[in-house]
Amino acid sequence: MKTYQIATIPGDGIGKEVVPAGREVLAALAAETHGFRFQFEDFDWGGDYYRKHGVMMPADGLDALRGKDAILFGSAGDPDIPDHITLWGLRLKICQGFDQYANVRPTRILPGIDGPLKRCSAADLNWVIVRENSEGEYSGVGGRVHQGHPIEAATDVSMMTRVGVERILRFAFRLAQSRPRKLLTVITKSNAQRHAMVMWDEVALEVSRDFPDVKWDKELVDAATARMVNKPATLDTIVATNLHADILSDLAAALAGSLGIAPTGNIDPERRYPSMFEPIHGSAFDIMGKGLANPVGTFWSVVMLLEHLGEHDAAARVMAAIEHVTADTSLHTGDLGGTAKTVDVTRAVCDFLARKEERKAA
Ligand SMILES: NC(=O)c1ccc[n+]([C@@H]2O[C@H](COP(=O)([O-])OP(=O)(O)OC[C@H]3O[C@@H](n4cnc5c(N)ncnc54)[C@H](O)[C@@H]3O)[C@@H](O)[C@H]2O)c1
Ligand SMILES: O=C(O)C(O)[C@@H](O)C(=O)O
Ligand SMILES: [K+]
Ligand SMILES: [Mn+2]
Repeated sequence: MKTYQIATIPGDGIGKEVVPAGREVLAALAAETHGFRFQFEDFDWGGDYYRKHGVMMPADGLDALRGKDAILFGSAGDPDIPDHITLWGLRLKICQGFDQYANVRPTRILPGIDGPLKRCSAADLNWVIVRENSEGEYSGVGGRVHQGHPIEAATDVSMMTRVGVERILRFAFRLAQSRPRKLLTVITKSNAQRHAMVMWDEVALEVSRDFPDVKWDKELVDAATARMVNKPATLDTIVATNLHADILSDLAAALAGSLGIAPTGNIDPERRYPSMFEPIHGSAFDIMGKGLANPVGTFWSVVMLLEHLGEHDAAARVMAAIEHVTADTSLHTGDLGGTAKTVDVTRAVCDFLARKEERKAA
């Protein structure tokens, strides 16, 4: 029987609540499946590790992950440690260390969820945002001098390379081509950012010639926010820079009902390294440690992890379990206006996976 090696990194805040829940769902799935099983290895990296060792993860941490089939991640972010230390010390170290350059963020309105847009039906909002995940505003290039003096100066330089831009655009065109509507929107800010963003537009035009069956258009990022709200059905696959797509995907998640539902894959499309799956949300300082976190974003990330492993039937079963559970408003957590706790939602998803008849119907 195939055994998948899965690394789990809960990290901080509600990551410590939703990642164990995701692991439970994977275990419940494996118990009902004959084709494969999982071997988990848990890594205690994050804020607590930092307090003990002065780093978010060990210097040779990537070596411990290198042989894994996939990584399930929670969040990097601790109330007592600056956010840039936690983010760069853990999530970005892994994403950039493993060149997981394609960050894929699907959004749709799941059954039973009451989205905030009054003129938007579930059929009108079915997007995948492709976030460039290796460079741009997250290149880490920059510096700060003369700190505390009137002449203090600081820069964060957004670096775009032709290789980096072309590979993410090619990934996005290919993804758009695989979806029924074959529709891609390339989002930039090429009016104000007149160098790198203009290069994006030029490379998009070049790459588009290899995808004659994909309809595509361009939108400036500010206008894109209004289009997401006012004309959601005109969008399908979206590609944008690291920072623009980070912001747009929180908006997308909110328009689909909650930040707590949205999943992501940090993908190395060439499969040189393990890919990493996580909910798009962070540590949620305001609710952490209370059992209130919505685990659905992590469960949907588990679906993406299974798809990445090629376990399409299993992925469809977990997605059916998620949709069965979201359809029942008594299983909604606080972010969705309900009173259910993380454990209630997790138990319901695991119970569904264990019920043979419904599984067959799904
Ligand atoms: N991928 C990551 O590791 C990642 C992602 C985002 C933020 N962060 C970090 O997390 C920390 C907090 O960031 P933030 O406050 O900007 O964003 P956040 O996503 O942690 O929280 C924003 C709001 O959404 C709510 N929320 C988020 N996920 C939820 C869930 N599953 N269920 C219910 N409610 C949920 C929170 O309670 C909060 O009110 C920071 O340190 C930040 O850098 C890390
Ligand atoms: O969406 C995310 O992953 C984040 O908010 C943060 O971790 C980032 O990388 O920007
Ligand atoms: K996360
Ligand atoms: Mn984000």
